[in-house]
Amino acid sequence: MTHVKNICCIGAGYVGGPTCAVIAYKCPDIKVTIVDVNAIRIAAWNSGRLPIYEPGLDEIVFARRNKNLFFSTEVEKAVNEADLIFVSVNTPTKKTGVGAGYAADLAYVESATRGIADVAKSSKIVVEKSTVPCRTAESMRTILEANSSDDIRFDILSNPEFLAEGTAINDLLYPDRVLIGALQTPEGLNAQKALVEVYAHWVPTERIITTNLWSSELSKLAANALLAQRISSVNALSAICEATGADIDEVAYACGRDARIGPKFLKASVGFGGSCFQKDILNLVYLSEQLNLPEVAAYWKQVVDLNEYQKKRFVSRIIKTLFNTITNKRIALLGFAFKKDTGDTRESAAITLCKNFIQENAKVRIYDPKVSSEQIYMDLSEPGIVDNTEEVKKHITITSSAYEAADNTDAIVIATEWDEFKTLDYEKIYDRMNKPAFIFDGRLILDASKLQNIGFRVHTIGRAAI
Ligand SMILES: NC(=O)c1ccc[n+]([C@@H]2O[C@H](COP(=O)([O-])OP(=O)(O)OC[C@H]3O[C@@H](n4cnc5c(N)ncnc54)[C@H](O)[C@@H]3O)[C@@H](O)[C@H]2O)c1
Ligand SMILES: O=c1ccn([C@@H]2O[C@H](COP(=O)(O)OP(=O)(O)O[C@H]3O[C@H](CO)[C@@H](O)[C@H](O)[C@H]3O)[C@@H](O)[C@H]2O)c(=O)[nH]1
Repeated sequence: MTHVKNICCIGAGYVGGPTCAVIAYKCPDIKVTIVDVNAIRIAAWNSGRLPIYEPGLDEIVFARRNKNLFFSTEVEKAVNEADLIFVSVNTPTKKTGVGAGYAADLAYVESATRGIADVAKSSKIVVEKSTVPCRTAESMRTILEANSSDDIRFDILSNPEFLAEGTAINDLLYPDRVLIGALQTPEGLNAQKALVEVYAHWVPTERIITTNLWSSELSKLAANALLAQRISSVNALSAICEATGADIDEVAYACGRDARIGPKFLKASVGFGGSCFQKDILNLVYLSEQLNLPEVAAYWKQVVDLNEYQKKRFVSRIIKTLFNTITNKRIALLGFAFKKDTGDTRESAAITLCKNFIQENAKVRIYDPKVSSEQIYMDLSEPGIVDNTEEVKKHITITSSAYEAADNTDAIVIATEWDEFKTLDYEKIYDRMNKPAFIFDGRLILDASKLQNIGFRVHTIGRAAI
């Protein structure tokens, strides 16, 4: 069996960076090199200010960097030196061509795979870390095998990543499970053992699941679909709560106490965001359609449709409550990231809310503790609507505190569940707002009756207005 001594990770993003930094941290006997074609990103990984924010990441990277953890743009060199290569490149939804809007764009995976085939001078274990449609490993294998010879062989493994942003380091240090899929051949099983040995440095072996390649690939899409489905289910119930006087937190708690349902991931919200849920479900929808399973495709598509409905419903409630117009009204948008403890805004519900407010000619004041102004301007620019930063700036103001954002506004909208929003001095905020002062809690994090006593009119998702 191969004992892995040298790992290369292609793709220094949200997954490749933290995952392989933790491997280096837990396996001081293994050299880990993370490579990327994006030189700016690599420079940031080599600097004092890492390109992504994750609690605990700095400590891990700074502890191992330039010891057994390296960040580089020299892809060929790192590939050649490695005996195991993670492919952790982006797999976004296709924007054009066949499957546009649904299928995963596998161009980056293919280009990384061809890159390995072109330069490898010795046998490699190639590990699919990116989230991909079921049976992608077969295409990778075909490309690699077409380039293998008597002295060079490639074994492919699937090792999907389950970390969630904001808790990535904790998820990597103490994973619920690590999943490794392999072809059920003697060589495939040997490669699988070699990767099990790497994780076994810190993950208890009963938490390392080994399966066939296709189960492993599908399990990643399935896990995300099931998680997102829970949120859409609870969000669908939140609409019933608002219309009946039931309280979604109470309903979720009562349901979650059933051990078969469980309490986690039942928090109603303005809608799920993040780079994965929508993309991976649409990928599953496309796969189902390709397999001629239209009913299955429609079932999963509904999870995404409900999410869009939830965002629209929240915007409508805000406009209706603000006397059917928000033209020229000042709205404080607290939070722009797709969840707390990350600076990532990909598919954030806040973007949809803000674009809707802009279209209604409101003046939006945005505060987020971790998202940069440049990122916000970029996310809100939309060809044909608000084309560029200068145009966006006419509609929004980015502030450096929640207090500043709320100054002279008609309404506060909570879009991200940052802890600091729970403990703001709301009396002070109330005094500085136009009256009547409204709060729309899209994350169910505020004490509504306390705010009502101050004088606020409070609207919470999944609750009738008070
Ligand atoms: N973000 C998450 O929380 C998360 C969690 C689990 C799984 N995933 C999956 O992991 C994969 C990576 O996601 P991410 O969020 O890290 O993406 P990302 O966009 O942050 O990073 C991908 C990196 O790959 C680089 N890259 C692309 N092609 C390359 C090539 N041929 N050679 C070298 N570098 C190349 C890009 O420059 C980019 O820096 C995706 O398939 C995603 O679905 C993401
Ligand atoms: O009860 C909940 C839980 C989450 N969310 C929202 O759902 C989105 C996604 O949250 P989360 O799953 O915590 O973050 P991600 O980083 O997107 O992680 C998901 O997507 C990753 C990428 O595939 C997977 O690896 C993870 O296991 C999976 O949780 C966010 O907008 C959350 O605010 C809710 O609205 N209610």
